[in-house]
Amino acid sequence: MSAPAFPTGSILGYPRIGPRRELKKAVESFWAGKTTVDELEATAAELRASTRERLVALGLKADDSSIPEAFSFYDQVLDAAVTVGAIPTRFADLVAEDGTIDLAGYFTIARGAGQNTPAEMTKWFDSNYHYLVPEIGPETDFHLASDRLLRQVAEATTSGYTTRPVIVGPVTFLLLSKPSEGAPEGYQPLDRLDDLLPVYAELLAGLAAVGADWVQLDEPGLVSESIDVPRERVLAATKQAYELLSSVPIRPQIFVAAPYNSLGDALPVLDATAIEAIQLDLVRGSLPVGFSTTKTLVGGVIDGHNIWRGDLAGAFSTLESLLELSPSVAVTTSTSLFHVPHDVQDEPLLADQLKNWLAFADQKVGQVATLASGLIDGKAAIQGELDAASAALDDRHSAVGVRDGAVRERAAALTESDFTRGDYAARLAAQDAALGLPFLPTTTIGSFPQTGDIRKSRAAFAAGRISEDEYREAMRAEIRSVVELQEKIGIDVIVHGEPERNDMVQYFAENLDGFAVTQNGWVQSYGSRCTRPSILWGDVSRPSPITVEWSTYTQTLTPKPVKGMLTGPVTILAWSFVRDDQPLRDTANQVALALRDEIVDLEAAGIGIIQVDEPALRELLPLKKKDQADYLDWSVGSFRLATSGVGEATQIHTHLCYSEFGVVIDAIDKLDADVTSIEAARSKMEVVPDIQSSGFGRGIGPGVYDIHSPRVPSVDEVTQLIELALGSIPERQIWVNPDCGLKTRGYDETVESLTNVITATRAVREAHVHA
Ligand SMILES: Nc1nc2c(c(=O)[nH]1)N[C@@H](CNc1ccc(C(=O)N[C@@H](CCC(=O)N[C@@H](CCC(=O)N[C@@H](CCC(=O)O)C(=O)O)C(=O)O)C(=O)O)cc1)CN2
Ligand code: MET
Ligand SMILES: [Zn+2]
Repeated sequence: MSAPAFPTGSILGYPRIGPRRELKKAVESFWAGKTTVDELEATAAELRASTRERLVALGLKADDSSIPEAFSFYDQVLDAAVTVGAIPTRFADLVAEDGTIDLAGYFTIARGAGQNTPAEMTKWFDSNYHYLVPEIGPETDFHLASDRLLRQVAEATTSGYTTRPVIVGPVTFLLLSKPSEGAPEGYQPLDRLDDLLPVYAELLAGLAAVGADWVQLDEPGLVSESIDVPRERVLAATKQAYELLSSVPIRPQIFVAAPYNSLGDALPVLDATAIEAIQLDLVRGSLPVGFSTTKTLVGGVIDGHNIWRGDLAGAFSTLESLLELSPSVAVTTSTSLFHVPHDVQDEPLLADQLKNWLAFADQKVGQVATLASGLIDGKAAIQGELDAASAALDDRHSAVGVRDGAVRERAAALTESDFTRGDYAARLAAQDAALGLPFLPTTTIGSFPQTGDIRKSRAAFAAGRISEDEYREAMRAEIRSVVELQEKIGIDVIVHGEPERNDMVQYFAENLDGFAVTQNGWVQSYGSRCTRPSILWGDVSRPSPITVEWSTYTQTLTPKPVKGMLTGPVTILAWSFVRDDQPLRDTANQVALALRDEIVDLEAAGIGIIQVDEPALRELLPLKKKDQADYLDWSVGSFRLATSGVGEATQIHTHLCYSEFGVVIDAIDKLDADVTSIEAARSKMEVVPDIQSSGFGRGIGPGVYDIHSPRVPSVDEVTQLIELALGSIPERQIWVNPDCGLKTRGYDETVESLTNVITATRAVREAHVHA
C-alpha cells in the first residue's frame, strides 16, 4: 500500500484559546485552585473535540491528516521543551522518577515558583505572540519526557479522526533556546543537536505507532535572519536533522513548515533530504526561483497573520505557479491561524460591509477548502467563490472612509521639519528649568493594576448597566487612589494609572476614525493572556481629544508633574490588524498625525511630560536583513512625526520592553525622545554596556523591577541595579522606574515593590551626594 498523500487542503494550526476564551478561563481557574487537574484536562479535551468537529464542518476532512493536532495549554515551545526533557535545572524537582513532568510542573516552568524565576518570555518571530525560551546546556538530559502529543493523536483516532501532530522542529527549537546559566563561554544550544535528534526520532516512531500518517515539524527558525548563529551552521544543522529524521524506519511522513517568510537557501537543503513535503509561506515570502522538486510543495497562500478575506483568485494563481515547480501541490495557510480570532460571524456589532471584507480563522479554513477543490476539480469549479472574493475586495477599495481626502492632503504636505525637534541641549536646559526634577528622578511606566472592579465597571458600562457619568466617576476614583498612592510612596513623576483603558492599543483604536474593534476577537498573546487586535481598515484621523481630560484631571490632584500617556504609531500598527492595500509607512504616518494632535493638545492643557510607548518597535523588525533599513526608517519617522509638534520645554518620554535592546539601539537613539525607559531588571542590566558603547546621550530608565513576576524585589537588589547603571552611564541621564506597566500585577506586591524602589533610590542619592 502506498503512503497516504499530503492533504490537498489543510491549515498549519488553529486558535487554541476557544471561541469564548474557554481555555483561558479553565487554566486560570486551575491556577487559582478552584478546579482540579482532571477538570482542566476534561475542558481541554472537550475543546479539542469541538475544534475537530468544527474544522470538518468548515471543509477539512476527518481522515486525511488535514486537521493539525496543535493544542497547547500555554505555549508550543514550552510543549516541545517538556516533550524532549529540556527542563531547566532549577526546576529539576518537578521531574518525576520516571523522567516525566506533569501539568502542574509544566505551568510552574512558565510562571515560576518562589525564588525560581520562570522561563524567559520573548516574541515569536514578527508577531505579538510570546514563547518561553528553553534553556539548554551541557547538563540538559534530553529524553522523551512527555507523551502528551501521542495521547492527543490517540484521542483523535479513538473519535474517528486521523489528525496531523504538530511540534516545533529540532533546528528551530535549538535556535530559539538560550544557553543555560553556567554554560561555558561561547556555548550554543545548537551544539546539542546530536543528542536532541534521537529524541525526535523516538517521538516520530511513537507517533507512527499511534496512527499518525503525517507529522508537521515547524521550522520558522530557518527563515529568520535575526538569529545569532552563522547561516552555514543553520544549514548544516538542517541537513543533519532531516537526513536523520527521514531515516527513521517506521515513521509518519514528514512535513516541514516554514512560516513567516521565505526559506531562501534552506529550501534546497531540505529538498535534498528524504522528507516528503515542504510548506512555503507565499504571503510574506515569495515563490522560489530556479527551483523544482518532486516533493509535495504546500503553498501557504492564505494569510494566517492578518484578517483580510483578500485576493482569493490571486492565491489560486500562486498555486498554479507552484505547479510549475512540483507535480504535487497542496494548499495551506502562511502561518498557523492562532494569530487570528475564531469567527467573523461571531461579531454581531461589526458592520456587514466590513465583515464581508474579513476572514477570521473559520473563514480562512473555508478559503483553504475552496482552493483545495480548485486544485482537485479545476478552477472553473470554484470560479463563483473566487469572483465573490474579488467583488468584496473591490468593494473594500472603493468604500467610503478607506480614502479620506483631508487625511491624504495633510500627509502629502509633510516636510522634513515635521519630523524634527530642536537641539537636545536646548531642550534639556528648558526641561530642567521647567520641571526641576531631583537627581535620579523616579516614575512608573503608566498602568497600575487593572483590578477586577475596574473591569467590572467597564463591562457594566458596555452593557448599559451604568451610565457614562457613573463609569467616568468610577475611573476618576481609581485615578485619585493611584495618585494618592504614588505621592505617599514618594514617586516624582506621577501617572494616572490607565484604568480607563481596556488595552493600550484597543483604547486608542476605539477613539480614532479608520478603526473597528471586535467583541469576541480574542487572540493569545502569551499563556492565558489575550488581546483583541483592532482592525485598521481606513484612513486614520482623530475626531476629538482622547486622553486630555484624563490627564488634566489627574494634574488637578497633585502639584507634582503628571506624565501624559499615549501609545505610539508603530505599536498601534503592530498590535492591530492593518490594511494591506498601502505601504505601512503611509498608514503609520496617518496614525502619527492623529497622535501629534493629541500631544499638542496635552501640551496646551499644561501637561509638561508626555510618554509615547513603542514596545513593539523591535517586534515589527523584518526577519530579512534586506527589508530592515526601510522599516527602521519609516518606524522611527512615524514616532518623530508624532512627537515633534511640541516646544523645547515639553519632555517626551518613550518606553520599550524587550530584552534585545542592542539590536535596535541606533533606531532608539534616532527616536530622539528626551527619556527612554526599557526593560532591564530580569537580565540584571545586561543592556547597560550596549547603552554605554552606543554613546546614547539622553535620559534613560533601565528597569529595576521585573513586573512580569509577582516577586517583590528587595531594597538591596534595586540598589545594586541602580549602582550597576550608575557605573556605566553618566548619572545625569539616569531615571529609576520599573521594567513595564503594572496592569497585570496585584496591589499588594506593587505597593511593596515600588516602596522598595523609592527607598533604594533615596539611599543611592544620599550615597552619591555625600561621595
Ligand atoms: N495589545 C497588547 N499587546 C501586548 C501588550 C498589551 O498590553 N496589549 N503587552 C505585552 C504583553 N501582552 C499582554 C497581552 C494581554 C494582556 C492582558 O492582560 N490581557 C487581558 C485582557 C485585557 C482586556 O482586553 N481587558 C478588557 C476586557 C476584560 C475582560 O475579560 N472582561 C470580562 C468581563 C469583566 C469581568 O467580569 O472581569 C469579559 O469580557 O468576559 C477590559 O479591561 O475591558 C487578559 O488576557 O485577561 C497583558 C499583556 C505585549 N503585547
Ligand atoms: N504605558 C503602558 C503600561 O504601563 C506601557 C506598556 S508596554 C507593553 O501599561
Ligand atoms: Zn512595557
